[in-house]
Amino acid sequence: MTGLFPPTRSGRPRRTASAARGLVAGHALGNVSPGHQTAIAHSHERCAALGLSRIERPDHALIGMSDLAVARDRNFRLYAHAAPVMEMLHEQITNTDSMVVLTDATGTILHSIGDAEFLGKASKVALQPGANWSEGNKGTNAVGTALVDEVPTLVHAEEHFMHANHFLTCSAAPILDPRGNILGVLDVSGEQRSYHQHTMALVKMSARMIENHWLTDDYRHVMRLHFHHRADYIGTLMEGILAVAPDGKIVGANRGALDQLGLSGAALRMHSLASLFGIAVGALVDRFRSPLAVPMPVHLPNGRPFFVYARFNWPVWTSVAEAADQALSSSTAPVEDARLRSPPPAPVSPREVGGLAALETGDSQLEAVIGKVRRVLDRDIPVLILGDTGTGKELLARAIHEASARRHQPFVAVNCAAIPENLIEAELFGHEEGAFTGARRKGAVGKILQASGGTLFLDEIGDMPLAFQARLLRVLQERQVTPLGSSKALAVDVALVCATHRNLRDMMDAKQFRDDLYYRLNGLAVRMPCLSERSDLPVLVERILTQQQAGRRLSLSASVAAMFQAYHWPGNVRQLFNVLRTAAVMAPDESVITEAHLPDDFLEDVRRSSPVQRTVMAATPSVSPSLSMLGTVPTWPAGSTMAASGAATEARSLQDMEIDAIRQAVEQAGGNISEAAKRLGVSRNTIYRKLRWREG
Ligand SMILES: Nc1ncnc2c1ncn2[C@@H]1O[C@H](COP(=O)(O)OP(=O)(O)OP(=O)(O)O)[C@@H](O)[C@H]1O
Repeated sequence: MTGLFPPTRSGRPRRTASAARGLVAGHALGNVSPGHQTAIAHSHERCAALGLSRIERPDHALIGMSDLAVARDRNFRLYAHAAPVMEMLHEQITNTDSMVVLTDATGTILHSIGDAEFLGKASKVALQPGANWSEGNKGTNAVGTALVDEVPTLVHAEEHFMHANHFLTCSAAPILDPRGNILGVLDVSGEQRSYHQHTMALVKMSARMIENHWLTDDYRHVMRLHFHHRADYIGTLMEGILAVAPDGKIVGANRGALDQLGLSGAALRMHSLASLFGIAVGALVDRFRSPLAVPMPVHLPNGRPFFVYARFNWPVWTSVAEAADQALSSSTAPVEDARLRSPPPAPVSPREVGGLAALETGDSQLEAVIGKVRRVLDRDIPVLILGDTGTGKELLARAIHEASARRHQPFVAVNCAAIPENLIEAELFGHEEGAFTGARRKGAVGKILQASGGTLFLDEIGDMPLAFQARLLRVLQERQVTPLGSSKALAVDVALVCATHRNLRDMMDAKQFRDDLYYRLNGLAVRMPCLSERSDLPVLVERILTQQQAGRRLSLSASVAAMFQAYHWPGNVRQLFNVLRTAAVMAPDESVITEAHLPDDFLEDVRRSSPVQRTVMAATPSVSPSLSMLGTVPTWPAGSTMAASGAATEARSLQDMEIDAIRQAVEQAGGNISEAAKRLGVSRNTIYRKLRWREG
C-alpha cells in the first residue's frame, strides 16, 4: 500500500517527554516509521499546547440522543455507504476484543459494532456513539489525530495522550469525498494486546471501499473511467476512478486516481480526457458500449502507460451524449469531442421523466408554477420557491436542475437551518488550511464552489443568519467567492434556487431578512400550493402508489378517499407520501387500502382535526377494527407534555414545550428524525431548526 496516501507532516519536532513515551510504545509495535513517530510527537505537542491533562478524567460527556439523531441524519449517506463495509470489517476482527467505529467529520461517533465485552470496556472511556473523539476532547487518539493530519493514523497504547486510553490500540483512516473533503473517519479500536499489524491495512482498504462507493453513487449519471497501470488491477481497490463529464472534463476522482497520476484533486479538475490520456469521450463510448470490451492501453503526456476501462449507465448516457452533441453543435467544441456519437435515442427522455413533467398532475396552480419556471430555465434568473413544509419545494428545485442545461453538473443542496451558525460561512465559502480554530489542515472546498457549473439550492433561506446575509449577497453580486483565510477570490458560476416556508416579507419588516438579498434571490418567486388547496389529490395518490408498488394496482376505498379529500393535510405531500407508504406496506396482499391499513396516529389526527372529518369517519360504511377502537385509545396529546403540563405551562415557554415534544418524538422514534417528523407531521427541516435554536 506504499504511496497510496499523501506523506505525513514533515519537519522535526521538538521532543517532549510525552513524545518520548509515545516512541517507547511505537518501538513495541516493531514496524513503525519515523513519520509515525513524528506525527504522534506533533499531536502530543498540540495537546500540551491546548492545556489538556493526561491524568484528569477525560471528558466523558455524550451529546444528547436527539443531537446524535441529528448528527446521524446529517450523515445518513455516509452511514448507508459505510454500514456494509463496517459489517465486513467486523467479521474480520471478530473475537479480537475490538470494535469498528464510524465518526463524522468532527470526530463524533455515529455508529459502532464490536464484541459485546469490549463494547462494555470501551464505554467506560466513552468510546461509544455520541462521544466526540477530536484531539481537543480526547487528546492524541487515532480518530482525532487522523482528522488533523488527514492521513490514516495508528495510535497504540501509551501513544494516547490520556492515561485512561492507554489500554487501547486504534487504527483510523479518514474517508474523503471525490473532491477531497473529509466525510468522516473509520476506525478499529481494541485492547492494546490485540494489536495486529494487518488491522491498519484492513481499515485503509475499507475506507477506500467506502470512498469508491460514494464516488460511483455521486457520479452514477456520468462516465466513470477505471484505470491502473496493470490491466488486472482494474476492478480492485487499487484502481483509479475518474468521473468524466460529457464534454470530457474530469469532474471527480478517487484517491487511487490522485495517487497514480500524482495530481491533486484541484489540478486534476483542470484536465480533460484529451489532455490527460489523449482520448475523446466518443472513442470510449464507441469502444466500451460492448459488454465484451477489454481494457484499452493509453499513455499520459509523459509517456507513462495505463489501461483504462469506461463504465456508463446506458439509458442515462444516451441523454448525456445527446447533450454533448447539442453542446458541440452550438459552441466552438474542442477537437477531442468531434468524434462523439449519439447512441440511438431512448424511448422516453430521462430529462422529462425526472424533470418538471413528473410534477404535473393536473392541478392548475401547480401547472402555473411549472409554466413560469419553464420560461426562466437557463436564463440566469434565480428562483425563489415559497410554500409550507412538505409541499415539494426541494422536489421542484431538483426538477428545475434536471430540466436545465446544467443537469449533468452538480446539484448542491444546503440546508441553511441545519448548519450551526458559526460554521455556515466555512460551509458555504470553504476555507484554507487552519483558517479558524478546528479548521481542517488542508482546508475545504465550500458548497458554492462545489456547485460550480451546476445548481446551488439554498433550502430554508429564511434561516440564514442575518450577520451572514450581506456576505452572501456580495458573493452573488460579484460572482466570486473568497474562502476563509484566503485572499484569493475565485470565480463562481452557479444557477441559484432558494426555498423557504417563512414569510420573507414579514421578516424584512422585522429587520430579520435583508431587503437587498431578498431582491437578489427573487428573480422569480413561485409558491407551492398546500395539498389541501390542490385539485389533483386522486392523481397524486395514484402516482405515489405506483411509485411505491411498481407492477401492483392499489387504490383507496371510497371511505378512505372521502377521508383524504376532507382532511387538511398539515404535513402536505410529505405526509400523504408517508401515509400511503405505510398503508401499502400494511396491505401487502390486497388491492384496496381501507382504514385498517392507515397509521393510527394519522387516524387519530383525522378524528380530532375537524367536525367535517369526524362526520366523514362516522359515516364511513366500512369502519375497520382499528378505527372503531380509536375511542378507547388515549390521544397522544393527552398523554403528552403539551396537555399534561397544566399549571406548569405558565412557567415554561411555549418554545420549551415544543422542543420537549420534539425531543420526546425523536427519542420515541429511536433517534430516527424522518420517523419523528412523520409522527409530528412536520418536516425534518423543522426539527433541525428547532433543535438548533435551542442550542443557540
Ligand atoms: N409531486 C410529488 N410526488 C410524489 N411525492 C412528492 C411530491 N411532492 C412532494 N413529495 C414527497 O414529499 C416529500 C417532501 O418534499 P420536499 O422535501 O420537496 O418538500 P419541501 O417543501 O422542500 O419540505 P420542507 O420545507 O419541509 O423542506 C418528498 O420527499 C416526497 O416524498
